[in-house]
Amino acid sequence: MKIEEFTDIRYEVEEDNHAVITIDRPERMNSFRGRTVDELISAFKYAWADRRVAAVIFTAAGERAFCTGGDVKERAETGGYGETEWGTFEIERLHRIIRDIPKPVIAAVNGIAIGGGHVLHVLCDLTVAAENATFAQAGPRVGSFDAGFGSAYLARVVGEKRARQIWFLLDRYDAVTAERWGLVNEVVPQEQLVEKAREWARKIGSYSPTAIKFLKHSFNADSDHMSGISHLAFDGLAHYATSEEGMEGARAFAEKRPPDFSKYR
Ligand SMILES: CC(C)(COP(=O)(O)OP(=O)(O)OC[C@H]1O[C@@H](n2cnc3c(N)ncnc32)[C@H](O)[C@@H]1OP(=O)(O)O)[C@@H](O)C(=O)NCCC(=O)NCCSC(=O)CCC(=O)c1ccccc1C(=O)O
Repeated sequence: MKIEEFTDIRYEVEEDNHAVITIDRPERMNSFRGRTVDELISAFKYAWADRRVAAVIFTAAGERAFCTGGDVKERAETGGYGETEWGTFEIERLHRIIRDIPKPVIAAVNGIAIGGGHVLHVLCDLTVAAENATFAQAGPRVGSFDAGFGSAYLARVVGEKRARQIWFLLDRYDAVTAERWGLVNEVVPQEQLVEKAREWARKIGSYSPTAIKFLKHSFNADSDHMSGISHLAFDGLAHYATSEEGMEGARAFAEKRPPDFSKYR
């Protein structure tokens, strides 16, 4: 997809040094639909191929949300995430490209990161968070789960007990707690967020790109077996998300009522 055709995201190259990818759907709290995911994949490919780009900053529009995961309203209405370029919902490919691109990806978390949006920042190499940023998973409330990188890799990042706490209690954690848990690298005032990410990108840009590439892939190698788990998990999720139980979660969200999962116990 061409950059000029992007409607859900923005893509810019700054200072001949880094790309900035911005999710731009503030009216849906920067949740993603199929098209958003297609555009994000294209943007990461542009950044991958562009020799000027040493690092990628991944952020979102506004101060309310970084990304609230899948567009639950769209899912409640249609059972899916809308039209896509190839007819397939490519979220797993997006996860892969964030890991595979041989340049560090810096998440600049400007508000809430929840559900599939939380998974996106977890997958990034570094995270800088604004003071107002919050972090949470939501799947078991809205009829979803990420049994791939979103749980297994999260446990690598914060430890088993914390990862289970995040997924089983579905509470929201503030940026200071996230930093204490090792979920984010640094917390800064909102107005300094992107500048801090730029500062890191400039630093990375002054180092050997080949050394950085080998280091990134070396960090990945130890957890790459989770890709296989991810495949299985997304196979399962495709069935679960459209099941009666899964749809109860999405419909309850859209109807602004608590979900009733009691008959599935
Ligand atoms: C983010 C909230 C905690 C914010 O709460 P609050 O501040 O009280 O504001 P609200 O009034 O709730 O929200 C304001 C406004 O935004 C709309 N909105 C918020 N989030 C979404 C969303 N994700 N999708 C669509 N719309 C959203 C909200 O409805 C309001 O609109 P109004 O018109 O003004 O009423 C809270 O909003 C919240 O909890 N949001 C939902 C978070 C969530 O559950 N996300 C989805 C998690 S599941 C996921 O992301 C995985 C998807 C996936 O990867 C997948 C892959 C492959 C197959 C299937 C799936 C799958 O379906 O799971």
